[in-house]
Amino acid sequence: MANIAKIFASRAQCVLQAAARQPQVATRFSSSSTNNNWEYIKTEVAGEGKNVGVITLNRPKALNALCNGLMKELSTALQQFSKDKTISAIVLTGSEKAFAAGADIKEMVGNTYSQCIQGNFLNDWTEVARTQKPIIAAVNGYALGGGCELAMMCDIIYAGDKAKFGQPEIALGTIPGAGGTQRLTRVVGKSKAMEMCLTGNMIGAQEAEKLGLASKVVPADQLLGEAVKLGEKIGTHSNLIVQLCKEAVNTAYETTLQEGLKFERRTFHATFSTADRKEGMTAFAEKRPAKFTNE
Ligand SMILES: CCC/C=C/C(=O)SCCNC(=O)CCNC(=O)[C@H](O)C(C)(C)COP(=O)([O-])OP(=O)([O-])OC[C@H]1O[C@@H](n2cnc3c(N)ncnc32)[C@H](O)[C@@H]1OP(=O)([O-])[O-]
Repeated sequence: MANIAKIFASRAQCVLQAAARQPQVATRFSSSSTNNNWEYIKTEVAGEGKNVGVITLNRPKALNALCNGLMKELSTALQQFSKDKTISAIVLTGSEKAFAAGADIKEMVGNTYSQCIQGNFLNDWTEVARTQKPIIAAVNGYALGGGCELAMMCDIIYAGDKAKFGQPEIALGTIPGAGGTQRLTRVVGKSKAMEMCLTGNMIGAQEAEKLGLASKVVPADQLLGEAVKLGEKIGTHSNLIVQLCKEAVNTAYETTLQEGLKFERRTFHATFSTADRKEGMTAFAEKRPAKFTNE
């Protein structure tokens, strides 16, 4: 017993030493402009290593309502950051008043059933969930309807302390159409999801954190900085392995436990074919920071 306790104690010490050797994560938010020819969004690169892409929804007059033009620009920006090898993680944010107040009600008021089917309405909404790099939603203010669904398509949600999440489509005579009845239910459970979707009632940031919808609540004015810091921390690791890890966690939502465990085990095995796995473990043994090459 004493030996086992010793082994665990020494292992824990090694893990702590490894954590101490991790490169320090910058706390300062710094950004420089990238493409500014957007109508509905802004894009920047942020962080000391300029390795975090920031996309800001920028349609203040309509509380960032997600019109077709905005969703097209968002898809394009995501594809650009995805292709950019210098970017390790992406932060998606809005304004202090609204992350996004939903799909654009005025734009879709005249839609008919046949137009929705034949025009494949919402097809432009899938890019966020398809992006291979980690996406952090930094949510201040309203995240309603499609806005809440957009946040849930991201991998991690950080919430400002005044954030409000809700699925109010029911009050408009429709239902969530971009994951509100599915992703929300998987995250918060049937009873709470049912309550939110059937009443349209909003929940605040603290409750969202308690339910596991948001992983952290921070003062509104610190939200973007905290989200960028998180992106930078993720960026200290191998982008290649981060991508595999993201796929493995997402698989938990999409399959049975047995299938998920099998996928995880094989993906874990696959990391042994990478240079970064070798480097990570070698660096640990040699008591030095790892230099990942994403190979
Ligand atoms: C995608 C899958 C399915 C998803 C469906 C949905 O998301 S359905 C949607 C689910 N979401 C909802 O049902 C929420 C709808 N929004 C609200 O209930 C309120 O705006 C509020 C409570 C968020 C803020 O109240 P507040 O008194 O602080 O602000 P305010 O009300 O004065 O708004 C300022 C301006 O923004 C405008 N605008 C806002 N949202 C939208 C929108 N979605 N659309 C278009 N426009 C929108 C608003 O018209 C106004 O413009 P105006 O008239 O001055 O030219």
